[in-house]
Amino acid sequence: MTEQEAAARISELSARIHHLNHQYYQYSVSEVSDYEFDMLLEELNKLEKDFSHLRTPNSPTQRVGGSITKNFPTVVHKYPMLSLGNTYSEEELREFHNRVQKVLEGDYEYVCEQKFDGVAISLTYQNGELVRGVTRGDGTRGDDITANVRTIKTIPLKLHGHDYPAEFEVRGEVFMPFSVFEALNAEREDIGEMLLANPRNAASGTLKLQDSGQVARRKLSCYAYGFLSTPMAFETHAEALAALKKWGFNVSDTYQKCGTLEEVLAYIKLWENNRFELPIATDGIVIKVNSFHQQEELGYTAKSPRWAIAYKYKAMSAATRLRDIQYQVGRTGAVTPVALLNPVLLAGTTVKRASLHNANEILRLDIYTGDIVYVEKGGEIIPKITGVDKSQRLPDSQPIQYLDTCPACNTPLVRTEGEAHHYCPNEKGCPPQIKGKLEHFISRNALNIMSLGEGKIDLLFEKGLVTTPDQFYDLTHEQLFGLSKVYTDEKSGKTRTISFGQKTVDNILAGIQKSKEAPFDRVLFALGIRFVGSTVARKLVQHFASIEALQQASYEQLIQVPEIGDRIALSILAWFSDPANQAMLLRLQAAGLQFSQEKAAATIPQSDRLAGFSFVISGVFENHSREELQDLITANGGKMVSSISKKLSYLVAGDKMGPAKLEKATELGIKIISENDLIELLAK
Ligand SMILES: NC(=O)c1ccc[n+]([C@@H]2O[C@H](COP(=O)([O-])OP(=O)(O)OC[C@H]3O[C@@H](n4cnc5c(N)ncnc54)[C@H](O)[C@@H]3O)[C@@H](O)[C@H]2O)c1
Ligand SMILES: [Zn+2]
Repeated sequence: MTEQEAAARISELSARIHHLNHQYYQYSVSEVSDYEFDMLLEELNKLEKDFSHLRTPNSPTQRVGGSITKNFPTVVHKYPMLSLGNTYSEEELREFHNRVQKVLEGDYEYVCEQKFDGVAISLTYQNGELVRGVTRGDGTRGDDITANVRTIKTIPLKLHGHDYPAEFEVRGEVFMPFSVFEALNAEREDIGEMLLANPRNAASGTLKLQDSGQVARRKLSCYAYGFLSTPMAFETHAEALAALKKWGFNVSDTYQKCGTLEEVLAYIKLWENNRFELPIATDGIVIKVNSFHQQEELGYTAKSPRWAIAYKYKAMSAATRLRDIQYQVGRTGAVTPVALLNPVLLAGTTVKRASLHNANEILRLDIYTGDIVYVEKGGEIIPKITGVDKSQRLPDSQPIQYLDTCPACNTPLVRTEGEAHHYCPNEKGCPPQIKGKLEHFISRNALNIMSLGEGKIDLLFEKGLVTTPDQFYDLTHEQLFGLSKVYTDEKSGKTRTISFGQKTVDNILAGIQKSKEAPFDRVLFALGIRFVGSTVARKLVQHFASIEALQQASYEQLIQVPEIGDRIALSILAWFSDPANQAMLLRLQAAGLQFSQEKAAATIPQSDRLAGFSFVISGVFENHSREELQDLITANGGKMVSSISKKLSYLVAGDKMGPAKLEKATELGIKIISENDLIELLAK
């Protein structure tokens, strides 16, 4: 490469990386995968090494990528918050090890930790109390987000014990646990808002909110992984971690001391799959020299410590052909495109579908019919399309034309300005919307009638028994007994027969009966008023103690409720002014549902059906978070245990379960059940 070519490429790469950094840190948007980003940075690094006089102090290789905002006070860091050198290869890890060896004389050891995929935070403590929480910003200066940080329950405001230095700083990662992320997205989907791309973006977006009340509701968490004080209060990083834990910080106990590179490699291998069992997204391992004295000896580059490195796991990605796009209509009429793919093996599972979110996403990816696309599986359950191989585009292919009529009822779709989704406006006549509303009504956070789940609604709808939720309460034993249908699971393609025998019918009717005890806020959420998710429903119930009060509320009264804006208020008014909805309300009231706040009931069904049984939960589940399953088990008398032994009663297995666990359970003859089997157990 000539010098001129190098200069051109360097300026091209710098501009691209600056842009990607800006999108990533300022707007929490990833335009390319982390791997792609890291490869661009690596290419720039190599070029700057070969042509060192072309390197400028402003190059993205020389600076931490983030920046400060105007929305919060700026704070200068006492100790700069640096980035970490990273690698995807064992060979480069060996090079790091050799460099360390060369500098340090005598023995040393490493501490290996998870590389949590969240947002870096600096926490300052004085006399045992949190005084400041600051973002990394540009590494030298960050945003003072103390008010938001104070809402995070796993960050201690006051320390335990007394043996802490008068002033010190803690470094940690703020993150959104998968369970919270999934619940948040489910709610956003419910109210027709754009889904958040991943827990990291969700966490960084949340920390930048101006309203710390809203931050508190997002249930962020934090792992502490670093300690700084002058003079240094400990000899080693591991000692500091142990002290942090003792003082009340949340320290993940996944870290491990490693004496040799081989032990480090074993740790990396161990966590390559096990990391999917953690409640938080991780994207690699951080390897740190344990002794603080030796860390000082090794020192820092402009951008990162020389005593640490991140080994990053490559996100699992595969290329396959896009066969078609299927459009699904949700209960609110929102249309979601799903990519149908030629089956491809990815991280141990066959992938046939991937999410595409909405028309904007299709435009952004610039997908044509029949393209070869890249699918990636991150921490999330549904794989996503991350890019297109344009070099393999078929000569006669066309850009994807977004649908203009509803795939279910043919009504022309509408798209309100500023909204990402297209909608089918035929609310009362579009089958997936009708079924979706029924499914929403019985769903977990609504009336939680689990005995009606899984295809049973389809059957009731097709037989003409139920089209609006109030009709559930008219169902009789005679109507239900003996109904049957062969049902094909869309995702797996498997068929099974649903038939309503004695037991099923009893369960269904008992579940419906029980739903009359559900508290008012759940009933309100169950009604499926657009933009009224469970949080909004709770807010409304706090203000309007009965359905009558809510129904009579004017626009002005509605928008006085915190967080109820124009959009929600108008949607509530529209819902109540519809005569069909009014009639349905009357019938639901006659059926005996709770329409005022007084009568509260337990949110999780409780029984002793699982008493005497022990459970291990492993993997990722489609319908419940792991926490939900745990709560269900313990609320019904079951016992959670942490490891598989001969005495274990059930292993509840989800997607992505570690192969070692599966093998052990099979070997010991443990009963392996799915989340649905567990629900069935509860229904027995
Ligand atoms: N996709 C994109 O468009 C895009 C754009 C910019 C950056 N990125 C990603 O962000 C990375 C650069 O970000 P960076 O400079 O923050 O580096 P980094 O995120 O790779 O590493 C540094 C960070 O790791 C975090 N961390 C997590 N666990 C830790 C632990 N146990 N110990 C110490 N630190 C821990 C800290 O927050 C620290 O700030 C890139 O490598 C890329 O993967 C992606
Ligand atoms: Zn329709």
